[in-house]
Amino acid sequence: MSSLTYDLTLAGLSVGSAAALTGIGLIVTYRATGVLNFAHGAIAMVCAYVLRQCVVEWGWPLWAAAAVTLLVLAPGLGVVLERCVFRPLSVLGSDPAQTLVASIGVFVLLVGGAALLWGQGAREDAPELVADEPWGQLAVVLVLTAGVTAVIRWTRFGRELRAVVDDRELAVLGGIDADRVAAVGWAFGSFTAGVTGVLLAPYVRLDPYGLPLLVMEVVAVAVAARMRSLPVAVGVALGIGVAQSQLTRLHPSGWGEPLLQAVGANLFVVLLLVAALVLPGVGTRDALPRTATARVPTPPGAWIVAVVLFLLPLGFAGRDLHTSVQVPALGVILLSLVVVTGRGGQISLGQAAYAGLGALFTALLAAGRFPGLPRLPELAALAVAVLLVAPLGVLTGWPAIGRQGLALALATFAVGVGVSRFVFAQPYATAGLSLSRPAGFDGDRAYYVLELVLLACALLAARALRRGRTGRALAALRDHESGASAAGVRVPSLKLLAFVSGAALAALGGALLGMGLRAFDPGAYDPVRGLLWFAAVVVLGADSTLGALAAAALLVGLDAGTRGGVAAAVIGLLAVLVGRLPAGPYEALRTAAERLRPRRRTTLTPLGTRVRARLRPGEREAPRRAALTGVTAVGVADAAHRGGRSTAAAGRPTARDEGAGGGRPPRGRPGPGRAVAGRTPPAPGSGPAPGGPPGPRPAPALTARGLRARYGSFTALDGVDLDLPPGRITAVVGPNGAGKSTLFHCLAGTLRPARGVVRFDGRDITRLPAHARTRLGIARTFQQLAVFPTLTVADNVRVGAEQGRVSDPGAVERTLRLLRLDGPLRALPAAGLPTGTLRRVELARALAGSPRVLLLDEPAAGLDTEEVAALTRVLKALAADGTALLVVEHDLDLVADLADDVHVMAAGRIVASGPPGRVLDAFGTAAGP
Ligand SMILES: Nc1ncnc2c1ncn2[C@@H]1O[C@H](COP(=O)(O)OP(=O)(O)OP(=O)(O)O)[C@@H](O)[C@H]1O
Repeated sequence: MSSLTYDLTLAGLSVGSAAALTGIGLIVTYRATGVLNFAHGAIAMVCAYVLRQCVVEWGWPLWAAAAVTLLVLAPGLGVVLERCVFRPLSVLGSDPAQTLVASIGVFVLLVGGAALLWGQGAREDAPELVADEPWGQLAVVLVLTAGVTAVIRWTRFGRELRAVVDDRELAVLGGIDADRVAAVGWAFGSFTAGVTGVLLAPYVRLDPYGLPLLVMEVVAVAVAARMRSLPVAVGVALGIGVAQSQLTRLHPSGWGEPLLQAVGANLFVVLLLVAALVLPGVGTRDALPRTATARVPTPPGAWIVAVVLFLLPLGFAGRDLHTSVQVPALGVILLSLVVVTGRGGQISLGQAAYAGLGALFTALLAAGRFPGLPRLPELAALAVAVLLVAPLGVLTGWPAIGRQGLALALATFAVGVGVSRFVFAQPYATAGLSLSRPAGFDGDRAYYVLELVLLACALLAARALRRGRTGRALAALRDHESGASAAGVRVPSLKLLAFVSGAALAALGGALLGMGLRAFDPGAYDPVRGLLWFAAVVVLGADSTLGALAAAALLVGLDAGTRGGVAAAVIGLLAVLVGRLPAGPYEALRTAAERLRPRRRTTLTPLGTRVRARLRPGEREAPRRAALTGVTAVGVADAAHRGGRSTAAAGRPTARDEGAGGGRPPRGRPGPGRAVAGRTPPAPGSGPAPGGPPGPRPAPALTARGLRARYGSFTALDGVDLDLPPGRITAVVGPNGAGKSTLFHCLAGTLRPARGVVRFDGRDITRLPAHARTRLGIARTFQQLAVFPTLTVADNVRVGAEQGRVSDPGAVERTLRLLRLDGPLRALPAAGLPTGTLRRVELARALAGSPRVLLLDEPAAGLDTEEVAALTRVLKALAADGTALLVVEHDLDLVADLADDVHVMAAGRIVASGPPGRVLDAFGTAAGP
């Protein structure tokens, strides 16, 4: 090996060792606590500062300072964070998105605190703990990897750790002290952060912003190892370190030279982009916590106060006015987060990139340096820059389509870091750039007026996005993504819209910020700013435009009057505390959701074992009769709903009731007369229910043929056929794990079967997503609560009416009346309403889109007897009106009372089909009393 290659390899191993240490620390903390510690880099920076303080400022011996820093401070910091920040969160319900916000808060707090204590400038005199050769560092990394792997695999603590990671509640029930496990995880993670910071500080800039970011860039190695495998993380880190080092020898020529060099020098960032954007997302799919995105009610008169406060700087002069110029610009940037995060519920840590691109493009356009475009006056340049940056919103909008929570946080953070490193930090893009203010607005006062005008425009744009149909759809997306999709909201396009609008607003604000400073300063759009802005908007009421303006004033004001870092420290502190604030109505909603976990009143045990059949024909008649009597009233309301079509239907129940077996005659359009088919065809004579008139059945609205679905290698559904004819209620019953929900998901579009076909009116819809099926006329409800808690009851229903098969505003009132949700109830937020009411809200939302097929997953879960009776009446009335209904249900009394056809599932197959009396009684006979 040539000496240059050897030297570069050694240098690469050194960098790779530091990255490997970070990867080990992040993975161990994540595995012990489920938290991706965004504050890891900030802890590294604080430890490096403390070591320097002890050695350089106080003259301590290096070994003593290192021992105190690495063995006391670093683990102590981890334990304090676990004890004071993350443990209370996990006790409160362990919402992973909440812990993500908290860890960003800790990052911002430590960065702000360090800037306050040690100033914002870089220090060049960090003490060198290990000589500038890689062997020592490499040895540390390898010993740590082997040690931690051995502990996790072969010790009791390792088993406890794995148990806590798998299921914390279960582990605690099994006698494991989960808090101790988490505390050890945090202590170890912080220790590795400390070692990383101390090792890196002498060779990179030690400053409050640069070092944490540098450390966080290498989060990529942990993500590439899927937050699991330490050897993979170490291998990737060393490999990338060496490759990055070797690439410095490349000196390509031509137009791509600077870009290639940038890639070579930032290989960890390339890995971060690939790991966060291309590889499947890591972590949970949880959205932002509702407490973090909830709309904070605006106090009366607050807007008047805000207007007066924003006009005040017009009376300022000199430095005060010059500083104030930053506030409206930052306000516009933060408004972009209100749209994306506050209203749309999407984590976006990369808004600083769009703000910076807005400023950069404006400067390039105004200077005539933008490729292919002529030189433009500043205001025109600003407008064109906003238009150019807006479509770049897909950089974060596209990953948001398939990612949520931690995975989305990482993806947007990666985009922020990528743009910063590959665009803002490159001299070819930014050298010699200046950014002037528009002609006529050069003075601070005139420019401030211009900013206020543009801020007002931005506020109107944000208001337009947060109101009406789009605003409701965004709120629905934020509150419950699957529920929104089931209501017909085009979730992917809506996410793109949110991110594109957010990018445009951020670009406008960023350009205004740059013009205010009369320069393009890459540091003003650093990814650390992205984290700070995100935290500021979240803590001051993410879905509040006024909150964004207050945050802008706070961030500028706090840093202007005192030492830099105060704003970050204050925002960080608030972000750390945000998850511990009372959750108000959302807590009530969570309680309601808990209550909604299905209470199994009657459960079929696996076939071949004892089955409790609780059905006696005589017993079935009483509730049936009562329910059918009630149908008349509902049918009248339904008739109004359907424009009188069901007048005849309203009378039918009485006729049905006279039938000896309580069976229902076929309703809806006459069809070719194929029997409702399960895997086992109905036995002769099982066609029309006893007592019902014989004759052809209507053509099924929804059919499934040969459905097979898998979870990994496990086949959950195998060759299932099902027909849902109009005007009939079809029930699917079976023991737990039989595959009922999987079948339901295949029909609703939330799971794509591996084989088989789903048809709606003969059209193949197997590949259609859930929202597209809703728009065709297939509505669904959920086994667990899927309402939009921040919207009122009426708005919940309105989302269904606006996004469903037929956009019919009149459907809202009719459906509210039908389900007795009119009156004062309609104006109440869904959060905190009782379970039975929420079930009706969800059903009303599904009905408001005028569906032709209604899929109900355990509709009676969590309801009391009266509520079940009322639900039964409504469902029968709907069927009488021609809707095809599928009910997946454990309550056999309800199934017997409600269904026309019953299919029994076991082990992923339909094993029996027919009318409820015959099928369910047959089980009773087979199983004995
Ligand atoms: N996401 C998943 N990943 C892996 N296996 C799954 C998943 N969802 C369901 N399964 C498995 O598939 C089988 C069928 O599950 P499914 O939820 O469809 O049954 P079910 O009849 O609806 O049960 P339950 O009445 O308890 O809801 C079960 O063995 C279940 O453990």
